[in-house]
Amino acid sequence: MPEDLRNRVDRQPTVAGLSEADLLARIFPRLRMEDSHTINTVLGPGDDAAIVAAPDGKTVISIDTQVEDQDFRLLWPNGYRTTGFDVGWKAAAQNLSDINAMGARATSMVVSLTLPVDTPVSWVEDLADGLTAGIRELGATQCSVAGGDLGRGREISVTVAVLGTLDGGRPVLRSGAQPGDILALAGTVGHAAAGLALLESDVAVDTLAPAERVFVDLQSRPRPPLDAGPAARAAGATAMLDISDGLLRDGGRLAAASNAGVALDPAALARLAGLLAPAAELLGADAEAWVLGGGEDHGLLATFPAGVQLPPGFTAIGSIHALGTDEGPGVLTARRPGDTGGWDHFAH
Ligand SMILES: Nc1ncnc2c1ncn2[C@@H]1O[C@H](COP(=O)(O)OP(=O)(O)O)[C@@H](O)[C@H]1O
Ligand SMILES: Cc1ncc(C[n+]2csc(CCOP(=O)(O)OP(=O)(O)O)c2C)c(N)n1
Ligand SMILES: [Mg+2]
Repeated sequence: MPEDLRNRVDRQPTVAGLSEADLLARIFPRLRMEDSHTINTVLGPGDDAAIVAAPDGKTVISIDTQVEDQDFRLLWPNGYRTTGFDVGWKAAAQNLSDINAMGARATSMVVSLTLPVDTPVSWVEDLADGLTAGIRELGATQCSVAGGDLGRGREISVTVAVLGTLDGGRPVLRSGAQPGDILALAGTVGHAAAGLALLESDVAVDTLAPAERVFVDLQSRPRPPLDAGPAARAAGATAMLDISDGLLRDGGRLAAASNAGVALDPAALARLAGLLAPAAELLGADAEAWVLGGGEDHGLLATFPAGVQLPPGFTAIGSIHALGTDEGPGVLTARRPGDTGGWDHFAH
């Protein structure tokens, strides 16, 4: 990575030469949250380890990493520069989403940063701001950053681990879908993929209309529906997962875990694709391929017994059926373009 890309404003102070303690002193104040957020944090950042309450004696735990040029680019082909705030927000969002997808709510996070020496200090401060803003604005009202780690490397890498609680309830697994269940979606799908396509295009970001720009913003700062996971659990959801790798791929995971068939409603797909029209028209792209193959919105895919009133935020997009004699678990769609397999880190 050329130096001027990371250190984008001339001669900005970089992390080079700062001691770990100096850098932590710049980060810690930005991780502070209101008391309601730290209610589960018995001991926060500053010691060898943090201590976090497990209100019902069980801890839900997940981890996710973003790596420069794999999960974001500092400078995209369309001219957009990914801010530290974006990366911090996305780290919060994708981790909170995994807790949401269990029907749980987050209690705390730890964050590990690997930074090249030419990273501006302000970029790192911005990342801490994005992380806390994401937690706050997405509504993780009892979650705060309890600690982390700092290290040096060739490219930026941000790993967040998140802890959560089910408040004594049962988790909603991928494996519980039953024939006859309704398949429902909360949040968006395909919007982050539209944003990725815009970022990777040569249509300058400054020329985008607001209706197009929203997709770039959603790719940069996803908005998982955090109330929807616990609400789905309370409503009796039989299976659930978050869509990070695409509706077909993640729907296929739900089908495989439940040993059932998932059928997507063509009218629902057309409606979801219609929401992407501004970006699809601009790029001459296939909106339905984004709906079927796009990850990173972190919407929830859940199944509910027929007759259950769907909780707020969910809409029906299909159904679950028993497997036919020659049918393997998978997702049926009326139309299945070849390039909608979804995201796979190693196959790409
Ligand atoms: N390196 C690893 N070691 C152990 N388990 C892993 C590893 N990577 C992924 N997993 C587990 O495999 C499952 C699928 O991972 P992943 O695709 O990252 O899930 P998600 O899309 O929900 O984040 C998860 O249960 C995760 O904990
Ligand atoms: C530079 C760049 N290339 C490609 C992508 C698209 N992309 C990266 S990871 C990913 C899938 C989701 O990430 P992952 O870490 O697999 O999340 P998880 O499934 O573990 O929740 C997608 C669609 C991107 N965001 N940035
Ligand atoms: Mg993962």
